[in-house]
Amino acid sequence: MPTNKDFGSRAHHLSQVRGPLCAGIDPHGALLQHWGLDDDLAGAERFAMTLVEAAAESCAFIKPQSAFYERFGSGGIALLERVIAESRRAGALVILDVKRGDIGSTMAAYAQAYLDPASPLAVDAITVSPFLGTGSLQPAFDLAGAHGKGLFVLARTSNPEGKQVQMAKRRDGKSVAQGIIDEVNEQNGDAEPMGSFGIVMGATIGACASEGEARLRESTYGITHTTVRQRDTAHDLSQFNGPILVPGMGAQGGRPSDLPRVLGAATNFAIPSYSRQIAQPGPAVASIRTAVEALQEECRAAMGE
Ligand SMILES: O=c1ccn([C@@H]2O[C@H](COP(=O)(O)O)[C@@H](O)[C@H]2O)c(=O)[nH]1
Repeated sequence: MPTNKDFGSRAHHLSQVRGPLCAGIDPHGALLQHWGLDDDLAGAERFAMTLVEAAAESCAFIKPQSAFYERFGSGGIALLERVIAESRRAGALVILDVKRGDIGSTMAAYAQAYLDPASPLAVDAITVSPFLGTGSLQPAFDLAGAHGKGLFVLARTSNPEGKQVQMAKRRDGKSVAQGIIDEVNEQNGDAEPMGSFGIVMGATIGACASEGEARLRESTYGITHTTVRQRDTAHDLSQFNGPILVPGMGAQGGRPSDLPRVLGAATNFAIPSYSRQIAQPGPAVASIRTAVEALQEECRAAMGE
C-alpha cells in the first residue's frame, strides 16, 4: 500500500508543487572551463555546489551523474555525498544516475550502496540497466520497496546507438524496450497516485538528427519525417503507472514539445531532465535560476499542466 513515504507518492506530490523538471548536476570538463574553472576537484566542487544553490530549493528532482564525480576518485565521491546531502536538505528528491546492472547477488550490493538509508551514498532513486535481464534487478526492486525508494530502468535511451538493441524484436513480437516497460510496470501494480518504479525514455527517440536527415530519409525510403518518428516511437505506455525520466532534453536536441510525442497518454508522468543546458548560463546563480524557471514553465505548458 503506497504511502507518503513511497518514492512514487513523494515524486508525484513534489512535482505538482515545484514542477516536473529535473536538474542534472554533471561537472563536465568543458562546462568547468566555460565557467572559468579548472577541470579538477576544486572546480567540480564550485560548479556542483553552485548548481545545488541555484536549483535544489526550487526543483523537485536533482540528478547527479556519478561518472562525473568518480573521475576525481575518493574526493569526487565525497563531493557526490555532499551534493546528495545538500540537495536533500533543500527538499529535492535526488535521482543518482549510475546505471547499475549486474547478476542478482552483486545487484543486491549495488542496491545496498544507494538505496539503504544507512549508506553514505543513499539517494531517493537510482537509474538501473536491465540488459542482464530485468529479473536480475529484483534485489534492487525489493530493497527500494522496503525503504520507500525508487528505480528508473533504462528502456529507450536518448543515444542513437540504443535503438539497435532496444527496438530489436523478441520472440513474442514485442520490442525489447516494450518488454522492459511492461516488466517494470508489473512491479507498480495499481499503486496510487503512481508506483515508485519508473523507466527512462529519451526525448530524442524517433527524432531525425536534422531536417536534412529527414529529407534524405524521405527521398531514400519514401517515408515521411512523421512516419519515421511514428515507427521509432512505437511504445505502448497507456497502462504505465510510474515516473518516466526523460533525458536528452536541451543539449541533445530534445524539446518540451517532444514530451507528448514520445510519451503520449503517459506525458503526465514525465520528469524532463536537463544537465548541460541548465549549467550553460552559469556561473551566476541568478542566471541559472532564471533559466530553470523558464524551462520549468515550458515543460509544464507542454505537459498541459
Ligand atoms: O538515455 C539516457 C540516460 C541517461 N542520460 C544521462 O542524462 C544526462 C544528460 O545530460 P545533458 O547534458 O542534458 O545531455 C547525462 O547525465 C546522461 O548520462 C542520457 O543522456 N540519456
